[in-house]
Parts: sequence; C-alpha cells; structure tokens
Amino acid sequence: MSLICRQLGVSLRAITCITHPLVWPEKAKKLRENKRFYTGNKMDSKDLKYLNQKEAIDVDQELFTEYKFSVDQLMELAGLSCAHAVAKCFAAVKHPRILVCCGPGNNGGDGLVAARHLSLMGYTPTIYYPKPTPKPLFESLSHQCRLMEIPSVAECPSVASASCSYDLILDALFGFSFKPPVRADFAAVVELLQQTKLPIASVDIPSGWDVEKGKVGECDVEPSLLISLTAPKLCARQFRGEHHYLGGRFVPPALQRKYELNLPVYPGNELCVKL
Ligand SMILES: NC(=O)C1=CN([C@@H]2O[C@H](COP(=O)(O)OP(=O)(O)OC[C@H]3O[C@@H](n4cnc5c(N)ncnc54)[C@H](OP(=O)(O)O)[C@@H]3O)[C@@H](O)[C@H]2O)[C@@H](O)CC1
Ligand SMILES: [K+]
Repeated sequence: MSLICRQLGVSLRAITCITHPLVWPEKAKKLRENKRFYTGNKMDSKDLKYLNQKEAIDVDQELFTEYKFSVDQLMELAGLSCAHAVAKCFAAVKHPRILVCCGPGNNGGDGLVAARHLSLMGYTPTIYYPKPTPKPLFESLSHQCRLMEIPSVAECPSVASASCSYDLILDALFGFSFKPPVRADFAAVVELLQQTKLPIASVDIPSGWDVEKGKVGECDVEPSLLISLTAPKLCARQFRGEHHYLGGRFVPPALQRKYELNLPVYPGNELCVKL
C-alpha cells in the first residue's frame, strides 16, 4: 500500500483519513468539510472559493482578454454543462417539458444553448425570451433553436398554466451582472419563478438574488438545482435546494491558481460536478 501511495505521490495517512474515518475521525471530518480535492501530486485541503461580483467579472474578462476564448466557446460549454446537470437531477421520462426562461445577457445565452442540448437529450423545451439581445451571437442561438423545432412563447405563462404545461423551469434570466431590484419588464417572469410549485433549475445565480448577498427584498426564488458556472458566487452559500452542481469546465489551471478557486475535481470526463 505504501509503495502504491509513494508512486501516486500521496501520503498513506491522507488515504487512510479518507478511507478509514474511524482511524482519524477528526481529520476525516475536516477533509470532508473542506471539500478536498486531488491536484495531481499532492492532496490540497483549501476551501472552494465563492466569488464576489468583482471577482466573477474579473475571471470572466480574463478568460476573454488574456486567454483569448470567445464568448461563443464558453457559452456553449456553460450551456452544455447546465443541460447535463439538469439531466442528472431530472430524468427526461419524469420531467420532459421544460420552460426555458432566458434573460437579456449571457446568462440568457447559456439558457438558449442548454435548450438546444436538452432537446437533443430527449426533453421538449419551450423558450420564453422576452427581450431578445440584438447581437449576432444571440440571433444565431435563437435561429438554431428555431431550426431545431424548439417552440417559444411570447407571453409569460401564468403560474396555473405553467403548472399544467411544464415539468421544470430552467431559469436563465440573470447571472452575475444582475443588479437588484428586478425592473418592470421582467417582473412577471420573476413572479412566476417565485410562485410556481414546479422545480426550478437556475443557471449560475438564482434570478432575482443579489450576486453577493443572495435573497434580498421580496425576492425568494428557491431553485431545486443550482448550476454554478466557473466557480460558485457568494450568494450560493445561501442555496438550500437539493442539488448544487459546478459546470463550465474550461478554467485554465493558471487562472484557477491566480484566483485560488480550489475547484473540485470533475469526475472522469464529466462536464459538471456535484458540490
Ligand atoms: N466566464 C464566465 O464566467 C462565463 C459566464 N457565462 C454566463 O454569463 C453570465 C453573466 O453574463 P452578463 O455579464 O451578460 O450578465 P447577466 O447577468 O446575464 O445579465 C445582465 C443583463 O441583465 C440586465 N439587468 C441587470 N439588472 C437588471 C434588473 N435589475 N432588472 C432587469 N434587467 C437587469 C442587464 O441589462 P442592463 O442593466 O445592461 O440594461 C443585462 O442585459 C454568467 O452569470 C454566466 O451565466 C457564460 O456564458 C460563459 C462563461
Ligand atoms: K439565472
């Protein structure tokens, strides 16, 4: 055993702590609380970072300017990881009909991408996109959804009609650039999210929540699934739903180190990881 450990570059004690909690109960408890991860040649015990709004914007900007990713690239991976997280928590046989609510920013773009992938994965999404963004990327994403025969609705469904027509709501209204309170043009759909009994899956941030403070004012959207993208934001500490996943598996190691993100290891070739 010790020879195997030496070859793997981890200490026997670290493995014993994880595999035999009775031997080192206190240490094992601390490891679990810290959401430990394996970095390749050593066990690291730092906490997963929860980003404030400035850090979220800085990481985002650095991916585009320093690392030369395009928005299309990252949005495709982000939206795809959201579709995968939904599929892990809500099987298509039980929750086939998904209302995908898309906002005017990149969070909404993630929603359009997720809708396309969910449709390929056997779901029947319907898009509600009240304020389409007049930019080529968003027009292309909408066009792709139309050609994929994904229907859309022009009016926000009432709570009653949503409960008859859908099994799940994908909330892609606002992400880390949201500034509360919700303006009038999105009041109806945020009200739907607050009042519905349908399960909600929120992309990156539960819409209406403050990125750092979480639930503020009257907004009490309570998703069952939160898919944090890149790294969780501070508001995610208040998340009490059943499933919390991390998606957006594209952060270069040097950027992870610079911002001390301490991301967990994604299992195998998965696109999302349970937190
Ligand atoms: N690298 C990453 O991390 C990646 C991040 N990605 C995704 O991008 C998301 C961040 O996107 P984002 O910056 O475009 O902002 P987001 O929050 O979608 O929307 C802002 C829009 O909402 C509007 N608005 C604001 N407040 C409002 C209010 N009170 N009431 C009404 N409207 C309000 C605001 O309007 P404005 O104030 O500008 O008029 C603007 O149009 C992030 O969360 C993640 O999902 C991935 O795609 C790729 C990789
Ligand atoms: K959201």
